Amino acid sequence: MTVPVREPLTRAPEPPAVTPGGATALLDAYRPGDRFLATPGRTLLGSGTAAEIPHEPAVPLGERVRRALDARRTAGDPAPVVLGCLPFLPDAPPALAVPARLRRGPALRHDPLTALAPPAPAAPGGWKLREVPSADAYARAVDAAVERLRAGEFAKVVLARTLELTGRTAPGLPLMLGRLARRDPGGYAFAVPSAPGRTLLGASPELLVARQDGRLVANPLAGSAPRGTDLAEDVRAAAALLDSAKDLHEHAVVVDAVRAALAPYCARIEVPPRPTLVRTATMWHLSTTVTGDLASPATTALDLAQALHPTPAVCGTPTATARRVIAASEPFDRGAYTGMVGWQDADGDGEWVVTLRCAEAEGDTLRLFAGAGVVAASTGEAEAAETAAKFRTFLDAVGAAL
Ligand SMILES: C=C(O[C@@H]1C=C(C(=O)O)C=C[C@H]1O)C(=O)O
Repeated sequence: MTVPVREPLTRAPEPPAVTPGGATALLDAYRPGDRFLATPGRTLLGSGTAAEIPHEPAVPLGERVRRALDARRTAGDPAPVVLGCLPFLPDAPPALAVPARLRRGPALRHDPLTALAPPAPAAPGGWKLREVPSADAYARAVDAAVERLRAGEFAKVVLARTLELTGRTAPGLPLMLGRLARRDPGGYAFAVPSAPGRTLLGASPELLVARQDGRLVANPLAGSAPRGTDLAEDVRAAAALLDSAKDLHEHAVVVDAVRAALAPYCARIEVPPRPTLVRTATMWHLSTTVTGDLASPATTALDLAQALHPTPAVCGTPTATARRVIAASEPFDRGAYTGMVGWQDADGDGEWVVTLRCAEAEGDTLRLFAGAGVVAASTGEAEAAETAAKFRTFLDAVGAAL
């Protein structure tokens, strides 16, 4: 078995910088209200708002983004970039803007300072935890979905739950972001305003799609196992995941949908026959890296992201049925969770990341989200355990535990 360390999915045009602080300076400069995104290829920090993408459902989103970028270019910005997040539900308002000031840095994983010990938890202890729904109620919802899956009503649905953390003091967003980003520097860390008074922050392992110079990369993940607590157990967990018929099926459903969504835009598309593994600090995931050459230079990163969203990694198959099951089973609004967070420039290049391992911060409350793919071979108990393990990404960043 080979266990690859994550390789860069997209590269910044400049060679990897080794300047200590090249990326961590941007991470450390983040302040609430800013827009921060670190990917395996670059680090972006936007402050202020030059233009917001309006909520105007009658005009396609891609067109609204193009207009905003063109207007900024005409106003004298030589390389405007739109940065922010889009919600799970397609008709909910976008939270995208062209920042007034954009600082660009190399990838966090190339910055020698990233490896330094992460700062202490933002507010150790003192959190009140409330599960919505409870782990038991979630497991029952999963078991109910499994019965319908076994009856052949649909093939897959992703069901999520939330964990509300209330602190005695307002959460320190910069400290939380610093911990999230330093813990998984090969992934995608973000902190962006998601709605008035709300900040979305997290560390996702999953690239929805990136486009650069006519090439695209997508990295669907599906099929997961918690990391082991010692090396032997960790290796066993990884090997079992690569060999699990249930997880391989769950993964194949997603890869087939990604291929079908991207193929019409591609002159060439390459999908490896078998998944490999990606690891975060808390989870193992089955992973497939899909690459392609665009058939038309007019296709933007956002066009591709919208064609893909929502993949069965976050929604299900068929999509319309899965959406209905989610709406009927989940007693909360997903908001930005399982939407996308990313950037795009005026050439249509960009990176869009699946919004996972995240929380929305509002006042003194953090709402954490985690979900798991449910197929006919799933059990409520196992998916409740998987979502508990996924919560750990964020809980570790704030010094709390379930
Ligand atoms: C829905 C989540 O994760 C998604 C579901 C996965 C799975 O079911 O194995 C794996 C990665 C993500 O595509 C989440 O982290 O909340």
